[in-house]
Amino acid sequence: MELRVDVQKNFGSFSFAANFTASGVSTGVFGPSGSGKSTLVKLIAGLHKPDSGVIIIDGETLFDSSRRQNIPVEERRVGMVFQHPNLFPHLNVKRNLLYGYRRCPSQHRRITLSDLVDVLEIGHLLDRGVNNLSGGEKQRVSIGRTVLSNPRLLLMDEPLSALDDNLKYQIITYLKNVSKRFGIPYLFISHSLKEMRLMSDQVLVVEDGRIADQMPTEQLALSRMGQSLTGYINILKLKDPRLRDELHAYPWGDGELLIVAGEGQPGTLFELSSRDIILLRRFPHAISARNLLKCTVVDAFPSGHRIGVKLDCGGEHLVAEVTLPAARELEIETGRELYAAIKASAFRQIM
Ligand SMILES: Nc1ncnc2c1ncn2[C@@H]1O[C@H](COP(=O)(O)OP(=O)(O)OP(=O)(O)O)[C@@H](O)[C@H]1O
Repeated sequence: MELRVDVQKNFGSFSFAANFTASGVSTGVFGPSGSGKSTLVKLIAGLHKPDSGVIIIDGETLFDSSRRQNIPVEERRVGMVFQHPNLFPHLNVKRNLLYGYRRCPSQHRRITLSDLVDVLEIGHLLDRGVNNLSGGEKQRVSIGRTVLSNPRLLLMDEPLSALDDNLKYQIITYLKNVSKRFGIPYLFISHSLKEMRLMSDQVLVVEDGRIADQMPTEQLALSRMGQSLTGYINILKLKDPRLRDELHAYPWGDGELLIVAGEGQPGTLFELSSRDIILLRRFPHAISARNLLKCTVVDAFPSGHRIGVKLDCGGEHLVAEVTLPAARELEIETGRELYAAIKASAFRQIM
């Protein structure tokens, strides 16, 4: 997918301008509250009309002020998923789902109800009224209704914000599965960097009604490490743990990680803050941290008043962060061999 946007829009005291080209499957739209993220999405969907500019998806013009071209919302084939499911209360689940399908012109109908029901695991809900569904079920049905309208692009405006952490990560899995299975690219809006990293490869950074930056999501996370209250979050995919000394031992790199949390489901994701990694020059005589990993510095970079340290630990990578005096004492430089000490309780299970 290639999305070309060059638009301007004024709302009295707030003016918005965006000029970018996004390609690929997953693009994040990241920025603080009020910066203009939803405005961007509404302009692309056709819910707001730009004062001037162009919006082109895969060579097809949706809006061009110079040619007075403005394709109506329902013909843009751009689907939206919002924070709240907004299901039709008088229709059951199946009828809610088919609402989008019936509105899609027959030549574009390639995703069927049964395909969709499998991916979202909502087959058992089809005859239910929507008022007695759980929050997560409602959001799955809402995603399904949008996907059945067979969009060429999905715009997701904070679809996870109203969900608690557990549900959030379940819905992330469904959103990604739907995009992958049906080949639908998406723009994912959030002000959460963690959600951004789980959902997008590249990101548009929105600030004060402007696209301030466009970069890989990973680069954004590294650049924000110093200002973030939680540091840089290392995301680790671990599986096949063994029980050892009442801890879970997960194979990792050329060794293993000992972790307190985790039920041992396959494909489990864990997070570890860069601030929970202690770096040492020498192997300590005794230490309470259960993980003591030999590693090599592959990069060091400034972030705020701190130094980020990228480490290679037996073929796997971690990012730690230290203060400037600590970096000097440790003589941090590329190629330096160090030990990383991590408590077994420092890992937090994401899903
Ligand atoms: N129809 C409108 N009329 C007037 N002002 C508007 C309109 N729509 C948006 N705005 C203003 O545009 C600015 C950006 O709003 P927008 O909803 O795009 O921000 P956002 O980044 O999505 O914020 P949040 O993360 O809180 O949802 C706000 O100051 C808002 O009040």
